[in-house]
Amino acid sequence: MSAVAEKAPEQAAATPSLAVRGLVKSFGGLIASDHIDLTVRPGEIHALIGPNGAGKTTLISQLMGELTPDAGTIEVEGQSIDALSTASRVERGLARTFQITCLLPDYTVRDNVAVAVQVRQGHSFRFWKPVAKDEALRRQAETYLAATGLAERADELVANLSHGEQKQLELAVALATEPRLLLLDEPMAGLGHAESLQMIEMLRGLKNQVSMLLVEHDMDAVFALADRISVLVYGRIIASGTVDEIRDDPDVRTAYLGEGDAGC
Ligand SMILES: Nc1ncnc2c1ncn2[C@@H]1O[C@H](COP(=O)(O)OP(=O)(O)OP(=O)(O)O)[C@@H](O)[C@H]1O
Repeated sequence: MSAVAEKAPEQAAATPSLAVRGLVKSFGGLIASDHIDLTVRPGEIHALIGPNGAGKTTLISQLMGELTPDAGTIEVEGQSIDALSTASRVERGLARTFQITCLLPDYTVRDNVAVAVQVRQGHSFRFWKPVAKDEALRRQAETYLAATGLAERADELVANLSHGEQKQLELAVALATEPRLLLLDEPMAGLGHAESLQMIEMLRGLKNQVSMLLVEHDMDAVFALADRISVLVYGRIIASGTVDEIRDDPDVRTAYLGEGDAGC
């Protein structure tokens, strides 16, 4: 790891939202997570950047319990979550959004959010009842739709939404679980310029309410939002620091941002 690696302990005194230590995950001979150490501090947006295939999604999947690490530990707010199922991790305050949206296309926008509200309240999906019959649920779902700019689209079928609106809805669904740590897997992917700006504003609005690990290729979004950035290359964190530190780090420029690229 380069000289801009983790800050001195006294600067990160509060219990981290997320602490990953020594995480290892291999697929056959390929090491997708190579002894990863990473912390997300309370209220911060911590961006995770790296080239295609660096292992970013693999890391998020291990954080959510969808993939089992070969070694290492994961703590959320000081408590180990290693032995917990994905559902229990959601109860602990973890939520993720996906690189490719993962919504119920034949349901309305409001119903997609209502399902997440009901799951948070302890109802299984099997017992899900139409939101139209539950006024309290309807109101709660609409709160999250308003927060993500989708209030006007509540009755629309998901299949009829634009790609950008589906990304907004995915964020609303994640927020409906009332997360304390949000894992965002490329929220800007496939968005046009105006939609990206809207998403950046939405995420900025959530800052300090929820800690975020932001996996993103769009460097404008990363530089606009991140408090700190970690750089993952071939499964290894090669640097971790502030936006300025990462921009100026020679290892990062060589490995990822590209030497001499004035845009970075
Ligand atoms: N289930 C799997 N089985 C085998 N190899 C896998 C599996 N999942 C991921 N990989 C490999 O692990 C490496 C890391 O993949 P991952 O999707 O985590 O990268 P990424 O940084 O998210 O890439 P991108 O930016 O393109 O989404 C890649 O070489 C990928 O092919």
